[in-house]
Amino acid sequence: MNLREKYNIPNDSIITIAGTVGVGKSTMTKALANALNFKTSFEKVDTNPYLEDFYADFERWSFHLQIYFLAERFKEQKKIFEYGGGFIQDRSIYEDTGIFAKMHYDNGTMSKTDYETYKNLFDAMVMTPYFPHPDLLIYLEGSFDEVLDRIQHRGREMEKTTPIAYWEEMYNRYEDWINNFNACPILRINISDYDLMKEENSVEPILEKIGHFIQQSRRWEARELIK
Ligand SMILES: Nc1ncnc2c1ncn2[C@@H]1O[C@H](COP(=O)(O)OP(=O)(O)O)[C@@H](O)[C@H]1O
Ligand SMILES: Nc1ncnc2c1ncn2[C@H]1C[C@H](O)[C@@H](COP(=O)(O)O)O1
Repeated sequence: MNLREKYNIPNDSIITIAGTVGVGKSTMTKALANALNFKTSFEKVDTNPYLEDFYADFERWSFHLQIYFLAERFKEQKKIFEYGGGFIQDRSIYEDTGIFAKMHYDNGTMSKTDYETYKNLFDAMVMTPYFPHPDLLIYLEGSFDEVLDRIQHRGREMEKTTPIAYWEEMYNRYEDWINNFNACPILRINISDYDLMKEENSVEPILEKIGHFIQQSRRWEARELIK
């Protein structure tokens, strides 16, 4: 019996990993996909044509970058749907608007007109009954110091030279955002409760929780359908 069967995780599941920059989403995405034999959907970082320019000048590039991320994530979403699920997704589409676009608008690095244009497009594309929401959003959380250490250690130059205040504000916004998030079921995991770098088996307790959560929410959905 493989791990997916052992923990009763449906093979059409769509699981998205959320959390602030550097918390460990990509690492978790790879570990879960590997354990479940699922496909992965990663966000574009190295081949992103706006990201470095954005970090050098938020005001000039924030709207362009949000449009780029929205288009890329929407294409990924379409692919996931066409494959019929069985995916782990690195960062949810909800974070683009709930965290990044809003933060830049609130700080004056995205204009009101650009923010409204972006929000209208996002709502028309994503906040509709036709958009398939994930079965589960796994929210990774840890202390701010751990997150900052990981950003430094990973060593992307554009992130290392960004003021700490930017990461701190983002960290605090994530806490508020997740406490009010309700687009799909959430599983919160603290990064000090596992260590995927040292111990590959530390993914198993997470798989057990995933299986339990998805079974429970699918039972709930089935009951709602026959009401
Ligand atoms: N469980 C872990 N223990 C220690 N270091 C980790 C762990 N998960 C990720 N890292 C390290 O932290 C950094 C950021 O991880 P990454 O998965 O790229 O984060 P994200 O995708 O959330 O930005 C990387 O250097 C990665 O190797
Ligand atoms: N929607 C976004 N707006 C601005 N910046 C973003 C957005 N989504 C991701 N990013 C940035 C943050 C990081 O520098 C890289 C990759 O994110 P990570 O959390 O390391 O996967 O892109």
